[in-house]
Amino acid sequence: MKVALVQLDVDLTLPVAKARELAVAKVHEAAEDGAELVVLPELWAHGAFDPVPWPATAEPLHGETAQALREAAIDCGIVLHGGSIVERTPDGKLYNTSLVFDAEGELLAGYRKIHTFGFDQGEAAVMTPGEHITTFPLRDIDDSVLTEIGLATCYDVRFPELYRKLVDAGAQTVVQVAAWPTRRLSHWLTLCRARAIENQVYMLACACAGTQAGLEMTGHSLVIDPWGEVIAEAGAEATTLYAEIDPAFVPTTRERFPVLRDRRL
Ligand SMILES: NC(=O)CCC(=O)C(=O)O
Repeated sequence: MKVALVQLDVDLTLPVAKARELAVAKVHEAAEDGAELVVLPELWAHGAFDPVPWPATAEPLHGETAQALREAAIDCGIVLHGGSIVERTPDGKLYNTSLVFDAEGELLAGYRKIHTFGFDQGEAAVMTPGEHITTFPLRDIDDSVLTEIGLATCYDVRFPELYRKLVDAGAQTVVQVAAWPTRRLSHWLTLCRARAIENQVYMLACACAGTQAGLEMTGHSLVIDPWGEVIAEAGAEATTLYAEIDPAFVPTTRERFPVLRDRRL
């Protein structure tokens, strides 16, 4: 299965509508290049790492960004993980919410980031934490399940118990979206790899590029296999990272090296 991680350059000076247009064009490009699953990064339409524009650019769950993503998934005939949006609920709460659409435009999954970032950028002060883990089956055209996907967002990667819960719920692949600063690049690379190794999952980790509120975003989107091998890695610049993944490699790895079976706790 060919996957594409669209490492967007998140530009805070762009109006949301323009950012949407650019992101959708990149999704079309990835689909034309044969990707069946396309992933965008965290909060790409909302200034990514900078909380200042979030309240003003927040959207309802079925707002314009969600609609544009849905149409892109239909037009391209792909499964689209649209990265995350700032979701405003009817009672005024803000969530960092990921949306996944299938090729018919159905909402396959939604995930509200559970671990909002408490360190000095203020996400935790603005966003309400999600409360539910999310997994969903990614199906082939004959309706058979290709892989069970679990969702996670950025700071979540520091909390291994979330990934174990995803695995207990059946996840074989984790799609991780992020806006991660360059100054903690080594953490990003190490944590993504650790989550893949300890859970024997594919990690599809799509991060932002560019500079946000004076902070350089690290890029370095990653595709890591269930043995922990990095099979594709982007640099710091905006790009689309492609990789072929083999969903059958997850059960094979788990059978040959049965770490999950050997758990005691
Ligand atoms: N957007 C985020 O959650 C940033 C997380 C981060 O920079 C870190 O964990 O370090």
